[in-house]
Amino acid sequence: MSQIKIGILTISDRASAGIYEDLSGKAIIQVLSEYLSCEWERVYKVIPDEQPLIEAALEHMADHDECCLIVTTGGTGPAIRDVTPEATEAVCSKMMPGFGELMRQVSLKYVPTAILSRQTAGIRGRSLIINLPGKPKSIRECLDAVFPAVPYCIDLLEGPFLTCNEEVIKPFRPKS
Ligand SMILES: Nc1ncnc2c1ncn2[C@@H]1O[C@H](COP(=O)(O)OP(=O)(O)OP(=O)(O)O)[C@@H](O)[C@H]1O
Ligand SMILES: Nc1nc2c(c(=O)[nH]1)N[C@H]1C(S)=C(S)[C@@H](COP(=O)(O)O)O[C@H]1N2
Repeated sequence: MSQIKIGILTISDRASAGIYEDLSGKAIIQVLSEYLSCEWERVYKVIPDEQPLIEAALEHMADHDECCLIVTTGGTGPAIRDVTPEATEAVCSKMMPGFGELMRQVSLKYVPTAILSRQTAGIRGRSLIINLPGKPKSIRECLDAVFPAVPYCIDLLEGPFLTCNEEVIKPFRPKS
């Protein structure tokens, strides 16, 4: 059986410069470890908010590492250097706007500034790429909302069969 690989890409000028610890990337790893009951391998990278670097990292995780899922954090807002959604769109063949719509809607329960995130999702080859905001606390808030649809999305991409700890998160796979 092939290895299940998941990419975790932190996009932050200050975390990549070592000014602060990357708590958001660590939160993604923690939350996914709680959700998934199958063995998986992480491919983890921290880079600054530079569109060519983000595109190259996403391409490498999708095409070379063959990650079935890539979760990014940071760079989704309106600030001049926030370009994660642009980089995501540039490397994807299909966009999955429902992910961003749902995450923004759910995030409004926590912060009125949820509407400032342009977070999106898309497909590159057999990889699903999902953007999360930069704040460490936003990671679980967003993943709890969209993750139930992720295993079936990966099934549709003919990727590995993800199994979950159902007392933590319940994946939904419509019956054929
Ligand atoms: N990877 C991270 N680890 C820890 N804290 C983070 C991380 N990313 C963001 N934060 C925190 O969330 C706040 C808002 O995040 P935002 O992505 O807007 O940062 P930013 O102002 O673009 O700066 P940077 O790109 O240097 O992280 C930051 O000021 C920081 O306190
Ligand atoms: N769930 C959740 N969504 C959130 C937030 C949050 O704290 N929790 N912060 C918001 C804020 S303040 C901003 S500016 C945008 C963009 O954040 P980013 O540039 O770090 O990606 O995400 C928004 N979405």
